[in-house]
Amino acid sequence: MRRPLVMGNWKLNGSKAMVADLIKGLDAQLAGVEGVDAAIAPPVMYLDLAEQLLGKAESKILLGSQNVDVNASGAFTGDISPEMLKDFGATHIIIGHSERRDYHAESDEYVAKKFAFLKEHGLVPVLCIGESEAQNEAGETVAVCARQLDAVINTQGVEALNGAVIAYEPIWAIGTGKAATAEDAQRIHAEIRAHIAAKSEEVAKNVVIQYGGSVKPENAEAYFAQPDIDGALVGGAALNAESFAAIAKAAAVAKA
Ligand SMILES: O=C(CO)COP(=O)(O)O
Repeated sequence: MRRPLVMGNWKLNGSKAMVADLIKGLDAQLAGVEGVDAAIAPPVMYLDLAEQLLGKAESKILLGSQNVDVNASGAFTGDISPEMLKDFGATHIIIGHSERRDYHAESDEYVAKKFAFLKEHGLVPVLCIGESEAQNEAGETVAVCARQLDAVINTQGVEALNGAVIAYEPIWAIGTGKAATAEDAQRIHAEIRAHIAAKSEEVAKNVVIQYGGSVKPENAEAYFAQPDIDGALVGGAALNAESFAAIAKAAAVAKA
């Protein structure tokens, strides 16, 4: 069985005080919650603090990050390497988020390179894929997701997806409150899994596919009731301990 993963992408939000408050709240809310992995991806500036706080609390919460670059060391001003992320206890690394694809012109090939680099360093890529509103309206959703996945599959083999996480995030649903219906999301998740199954049924059966885009405590249960939705990548609602924990708990209950 696939273990559900609910991950908070804090994006460009936070301060030392906020990180401390949120982690304290999350630890209290998630104590005793079994059957789900909960992960947080604070801004990279706060990984050190987050690692210390989680360590002190002997927390079960997994630590992640929002991005990685593609060089190990050297003259690459501003870059962050996988080993640096590992040094601070981050294990689950988001790549290919639509905000990076859009605002930083990250191509499918570049994201695939990050994917390979993370695997090489023993980290878990959380690979974001998903279509824009225009692509959705043009009926291109599945083709876009397949193309984004194929950038990895065609260069690294389908087995590269073993142990990785896929996050299906329709761009029009991110931060808009206009979430995909659970049924629509399920249909796309099933298509994504089928696309992988065409290469390997085993890999498809085991890969965790999260839904992301305006996931809230109010709609979480409906997503997790779907057979191919294995968790969520949460933005706005991850900035509040109570709402993030409610989403994680909904996953634990639905997938028990
Ligand atoms: O982009 C997201 C997570 O990566 C989703 O953000 P929201 O939950 O704020 O819509």
